[in-house]
Amino acid sequence: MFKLRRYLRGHYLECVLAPTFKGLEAILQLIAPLVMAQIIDVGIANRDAGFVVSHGAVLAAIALVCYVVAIVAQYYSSKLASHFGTGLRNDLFRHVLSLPREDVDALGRASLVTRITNDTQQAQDGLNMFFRLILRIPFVLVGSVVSAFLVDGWEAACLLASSVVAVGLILAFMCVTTGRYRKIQQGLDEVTLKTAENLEGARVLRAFRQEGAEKDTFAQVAGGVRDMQVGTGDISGVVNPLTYAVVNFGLIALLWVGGLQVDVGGLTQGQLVALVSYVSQALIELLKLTNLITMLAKASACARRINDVFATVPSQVDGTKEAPSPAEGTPAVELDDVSFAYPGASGDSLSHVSLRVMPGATLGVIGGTGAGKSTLAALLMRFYDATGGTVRVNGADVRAVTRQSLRRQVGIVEQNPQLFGGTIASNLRWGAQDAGDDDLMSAVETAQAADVVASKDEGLGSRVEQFGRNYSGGQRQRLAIARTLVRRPSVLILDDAASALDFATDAALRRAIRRDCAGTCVVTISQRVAAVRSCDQILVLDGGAVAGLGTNEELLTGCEVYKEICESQLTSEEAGR
Ligand SMILES: Nc1ncnc2c1ncn2[C@@H]1O[C@H](COP(=O)(O)OP(=O)(O)OP(=O)(O)O)[C@@H](O)[C@H]1O
Repeated sequence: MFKLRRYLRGHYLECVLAPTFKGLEAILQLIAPLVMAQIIDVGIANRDAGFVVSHGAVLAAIALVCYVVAIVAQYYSSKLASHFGTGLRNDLFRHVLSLPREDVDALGRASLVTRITNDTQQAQDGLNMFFRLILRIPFVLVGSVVSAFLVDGWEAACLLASSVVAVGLILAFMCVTTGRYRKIQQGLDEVTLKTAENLEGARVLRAFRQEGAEKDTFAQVAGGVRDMQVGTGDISGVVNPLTYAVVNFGLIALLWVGGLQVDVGGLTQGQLVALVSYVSQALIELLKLTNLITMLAKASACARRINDVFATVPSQVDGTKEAPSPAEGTPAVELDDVSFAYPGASGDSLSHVSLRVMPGATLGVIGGTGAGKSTLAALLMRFYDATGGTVRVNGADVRAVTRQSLRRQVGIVEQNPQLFGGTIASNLRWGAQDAGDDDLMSAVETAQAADVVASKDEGLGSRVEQFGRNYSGGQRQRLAIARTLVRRPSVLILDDAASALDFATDAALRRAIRRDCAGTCVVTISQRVAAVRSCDQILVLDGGAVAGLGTNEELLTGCEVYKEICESQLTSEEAGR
């Protein structure tokens, strides 16, 4: 938690004011029993109504001031905690976005969601409680003992002994529970993962009638978290009664010794009432200490998980240069003996791939499932770094240029593109914020999405629900293609981007892209021969290796894998065309 202190910067005044006001409240609470003792020993003993009323008024005033002071303290600590939480959450989110895919994969997507949402909230709540109670608890505890010593030494010893035992118990409780809270948060990661998986795949679940099995798996995961929480709750449940018991034993001893003292005249009745009041205050503070320790144990477990994310140094170092624009004579895309293995994978997903595609030329990439087609696209976008060889875009090594400028040059549309909550226009402007409606419509027409926009009442201003769920798969794909076209990238990668389109629309899309994106290097990744056979070059991948590279005609005569793919999809007449 201490490592996160940077998020208190700019709010040091609140760091001082919140505990100071809480301390003030504690001092006033310590004075109250002394006033009460005076009322009993002087006012009631002497039947002095004026004394009782005037001191009663003092008690009421103390209560009122306590109330105001407590509200002020609460205000400052809440303000401080929300500032801390907001800064922490924003920074964590930004850091996660800056991590390359392999680091995100290693940390786990579901775990990152829990860390950005739940863990930051726990840290914020812990901090709020800390600033409210950090001065108050020791003030009241030490103050009660000291005040009790001022009244009577023996009685104070009873209070001190019971407080020390109770604090010892609470600290032991903290040691036991901190590790458990970390495990609970890890369990919550799994619950988040299962929830996301089931919500995203709800239709598939129903189609395969897997609801029952998934409910059981979910119940098992949630049950595991519940068991851990109940186990930890059992420990917490023991601490409060134990604290009560210890302090109440102290109270019994105090009343017993105090009663004897009153009998022999060593202590007045008012003093005994004041002492009992101090014990009660100490008890309440000890219970608050238990709660504080519980929250701090949770907060520190969460803070450690948050710090683990901050400590993840991106495995990619961003380049420093601006990605160049296309230049005549320089390949727009160049792979020089490129190989790649996913972290932890036993073999290469791509091995020794070399090719060059000039600006304005087209490349088709074809191969069976798992052949490495999407991996090639990911390397061009620098989602991952090649483990061997060099990937160049417009002549520059992708590792030497900033990722941001690279992604301005290279645009990708993936098979399952995501739309975001907003309007069609707001989604399309992800491509270029300053694009006018005419630019958007021109991209929409190239992407064969004009009918999608026209089918909605408000055209470009039509609503897009979260994840674009009010659009069909094919509509989403076309809007996503339009979004990338708005950016006007010099290299356009369509990674199975038209898989949900019917053949006629797919063909119209390819014609429109050829017509409207004349200077753009287009890389079309597809399982369909029809989608790639008119490309200037076709790369055939097989198990990550190059099985062939050439035109449709060259491959039909020289590449067995390509021939087999063609034969499985086209008639011999179609293949030769
Ligand atoms: N994130 C990942 N971690 C580990 N291995 C992966 C990962 N993504 C893909 N792979 C593996 O890399 C290989 C190539 O995958 P890739 O997605 O590039 O294939 P593809 O040709 O695009 O397949 P498809 O046509 O089915 O989409 C596969 O064997 C796959 O299992």
